[in-house]
Amino acid sequence: MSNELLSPAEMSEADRLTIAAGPTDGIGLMRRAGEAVAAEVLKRYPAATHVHVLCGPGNNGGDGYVVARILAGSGVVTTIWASGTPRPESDAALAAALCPLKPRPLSGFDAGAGSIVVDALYGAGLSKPLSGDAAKAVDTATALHLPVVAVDLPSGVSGAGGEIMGRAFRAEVTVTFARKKPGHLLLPGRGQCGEIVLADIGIGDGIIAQLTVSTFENGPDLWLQEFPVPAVDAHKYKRGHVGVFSGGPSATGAARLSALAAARSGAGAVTVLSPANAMQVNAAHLTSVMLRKADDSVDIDAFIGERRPSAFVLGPGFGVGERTRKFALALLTSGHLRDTSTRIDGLVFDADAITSFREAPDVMFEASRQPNAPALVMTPHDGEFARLFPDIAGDETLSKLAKARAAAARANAIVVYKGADTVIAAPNGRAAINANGAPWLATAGSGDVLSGIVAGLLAQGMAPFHAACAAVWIHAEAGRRFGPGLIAEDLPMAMVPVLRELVENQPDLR
Ligand SMILES: NC(=O)C1=CN([C@@H]2O[C@H](COP(=O)(O)OP(=O)(O)OC[C@H]3O[C@@H](n4cnc5c(N)ncnc54)[C@H](O)[C@@H]3O)[C@@H](O)[C@H]2O)[C@@H](O)CC1
Ligand SMILES: [K+]
Repeated sequence: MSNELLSPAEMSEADRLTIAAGPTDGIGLMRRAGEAVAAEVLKRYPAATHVHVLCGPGNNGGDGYVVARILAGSGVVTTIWASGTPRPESDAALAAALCPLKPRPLSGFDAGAGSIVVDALYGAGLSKPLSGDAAKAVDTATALHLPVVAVDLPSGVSGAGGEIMGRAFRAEVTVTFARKKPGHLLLPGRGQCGEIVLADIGIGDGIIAQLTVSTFENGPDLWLQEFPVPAVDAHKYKRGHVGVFSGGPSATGAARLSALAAARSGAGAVTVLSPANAMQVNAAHLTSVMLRKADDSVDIDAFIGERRPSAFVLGPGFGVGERTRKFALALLTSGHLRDTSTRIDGLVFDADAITSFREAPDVMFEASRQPNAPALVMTPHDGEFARLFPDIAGDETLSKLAKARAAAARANAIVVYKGADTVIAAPNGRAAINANGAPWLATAGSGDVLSGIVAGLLAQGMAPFHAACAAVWIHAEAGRRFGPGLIAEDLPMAMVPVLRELVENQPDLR
């Protein structure tokens, strides 16, 4: 698997383990890193008149000295602008000693039109905001519109969390090594990276396997093995039954969008559970999706007892308040209604089901901790996240990844922290960052569709973390491929070619 994302600490551990295993040494890794960057520069900018390599004092700068040596040796006019000198006897000092070019001080950095910048100031070791000459170099490169090729990360971007520390280069290309880092995918860092090139520098999969990585780039590699494909003898209830709660007469559309998405994602049966006064509105708009009255917890219990649903969606268009809390708690404590041969695979709480607990989130978290509670997936956007987890949301020391993880642990739920860089986190610390989205998905009802897909996959028996990851990826992929003009109603149909490819690519079916 190559979808692991390495924190700076994990990356330096990977370096250490590789060097310890031999025969590659530190300068060997650095040489391969520099060679990969130089190759990208030569390939992408064959007409560059002058390459300016900015070298920092650490190993990122060391990579830069290798790049400069190769470019100069290839006949490219190359200037090194250095910030500090490498620590004596370090790999970077060796790389600098092997480079025939005499560095100039970074404080004097200037460049003419047609020049390229290789940013090798700071990478994994960035420890404080960019200031002084480094910040000035960012401003110069920006003012002159110089194309920037970043080594490992654009200097100023935190590899761990994607934050911009002070200032950061905006690269056209970022060449990173062995595996991507969370900062390549989380915003705003992702926006500074340009195209990301992953270079093999000789750190083997066996080394990565020793790290017990818990952060991944979301994609089929993570969950395709588990993606549900109906068995030859499938009948509709074997493919799972999803219940989606509808709001009142003037707020029924969100539930129907969610229900349709659950059906499209493969659930064998879907029922919209409607207040009595919205039955007619819902009935007028439903065909294959079933409809049943659910005004109170007695109705919910009866539905569970009779129809054995395997997943529910609560929240879209449902309304905020006491009734929502009651329904949510009835679902979380519904385990006692089921015999052991069937069970509710999962609940999806979205929108109003999240907001309704803003005054007393612990009540929900307590209920989700009970031994019989169904698995819970929550899908908050920024505003909803801040209502349920105000202290975590307000903690400026935490990245979005760290916030999602902290929330998942507290709520004992899979937290899908939505946005252009959606993070999916599980209570056990596993997390995935989604990167295949597109701005077309920012449209009313898009979230309702997502919650339906999660429920549809839960109902078919996917493990909750993987169901959430798969749903986020499929939803994003459908939206990205559809492109301009997308409205939420389009998404269920836009999922179809994406689903077809997933099923056709399933390892067992090839
Ligand atoms: N053997 C290895 O460890 C390898 C490392 N590689 C490169 O090494 C990089 C990591 O190297 P390092 O751990 O030395 O870290 P960096 O080179 O990213 O930076 C560390 C140095 O910069 C200083 N520093 C950090 N932030 C600063 C700021 N804002 N202002 C001023 N000074 C600052 C630190 O005090 C330290 O001296 C990777 O990003 C990658 O490019 C590659 O060569 C592959 C092999
Ligand atoms: K850099």
